[in-house]
Amino acid sequence: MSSFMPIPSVESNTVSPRDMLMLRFSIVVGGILISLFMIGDLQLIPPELAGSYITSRALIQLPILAGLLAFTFAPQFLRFAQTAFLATVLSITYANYYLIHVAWEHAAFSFPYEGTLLYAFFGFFVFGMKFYYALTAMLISSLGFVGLMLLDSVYGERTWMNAGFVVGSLFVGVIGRHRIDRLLGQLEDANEQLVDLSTLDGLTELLNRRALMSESERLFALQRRSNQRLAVFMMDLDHFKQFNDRYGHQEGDWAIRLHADIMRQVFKRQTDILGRYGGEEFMAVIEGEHADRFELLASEVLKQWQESAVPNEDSPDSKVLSCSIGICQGLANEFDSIDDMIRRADEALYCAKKQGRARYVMA
Ligand SMILES: Nc1nc2c(ncn2[C@@H]2O[C@H](COP(=O)(O)OP(=O)(O)OP(=O)(O)O)[C@@H](O)[C@H]2O)c(=O)[nH]1
Repeated sequence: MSSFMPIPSVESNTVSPRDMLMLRFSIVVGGILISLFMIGDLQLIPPELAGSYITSRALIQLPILAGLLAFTFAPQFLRFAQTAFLATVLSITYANYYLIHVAWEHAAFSFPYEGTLLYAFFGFFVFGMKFYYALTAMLISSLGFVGLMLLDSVYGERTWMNAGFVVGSLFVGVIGRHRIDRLLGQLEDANEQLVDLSTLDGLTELLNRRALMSESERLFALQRRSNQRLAVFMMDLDHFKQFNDRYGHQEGDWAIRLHADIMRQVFKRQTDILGRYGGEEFMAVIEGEHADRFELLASEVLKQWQESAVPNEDSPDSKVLSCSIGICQGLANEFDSIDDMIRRADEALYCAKKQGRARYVMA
């Protein structure tokens, strides 16, 4: 019944249009960065490398980013976003390794390794790769880099120092990603708790009055659109003051929780709205095709109380605890508002009390 509201982000697989826009924007920024590198690098690298360089950057890396950008428009994107980020980071990283290799082989030129870190960190922190994906990216990137250094001593004496630096930095990035994931998880838990606190009644864990009213209004509006039938049940424990006075407040709380349990057992459908209206008064708002079913449900609540046989010795009527129920049911268009239905159900409840309690009355 509590509607959990996740924190929107690509990490949590529930994204707002704004998040998607930001993601696409960051992919475009990534593309611009690669293009800017091209302008700078082409001034620095030996001229014979220009062909391989342009192939790697313009014909492999930029199209990979463009592919990711296009994939963000696909309906399955959210399902495969993490895999797509991983594949993107790894493929442009390996395209870069190829460039480092060719530069060394063909021109003995030590092409810089920083791109490896930049691509990985872009994936970890800008795309929002989850920890296990980031770890996979780190391991495969590190292995590739170490393999490349074994193949070519691109950085002379500093080759292994640089390899250590690359692997160490990727490791630090993964740790950072792990911390962020943990914090995001805690934030989502806290958010879930806050939603529960603001919508659930602490004693019964049914909806509190405010959430009950807003959920009921929502269901009423929904039923009204197609003029469907719905019912409001108002329920109140009988002679509860005597019960409280005789057995104490804690036993009273227990009885209130018992009524909540009975409600949950009787009103089982996912769409049923169950709440504590106040004190020892409860409300259920449910949809349904036939009035008979509503009567059946009310009888079931009364039966469960009978079977529970909770003593209420000081009650002037029956010596067991019971409840009275007022029901207002009908096609949604027959009523002005949900408040109108609640008022009628309340009047029916009052009748049930007057007629001797432990019964239901239809408005
Ligand atoms: N233990 C406990 N008692 C509560 C709670 N909320 C309301 N009550 C008690 O419920 C009782 C309600 O009393 P009344 O409104 O006189 O109703 P009643 O005695 O049930 O009489 P009828 O409704 O006419 O059958 C009061 O004694 C309140 O103190 C609660 O959260 N816990």
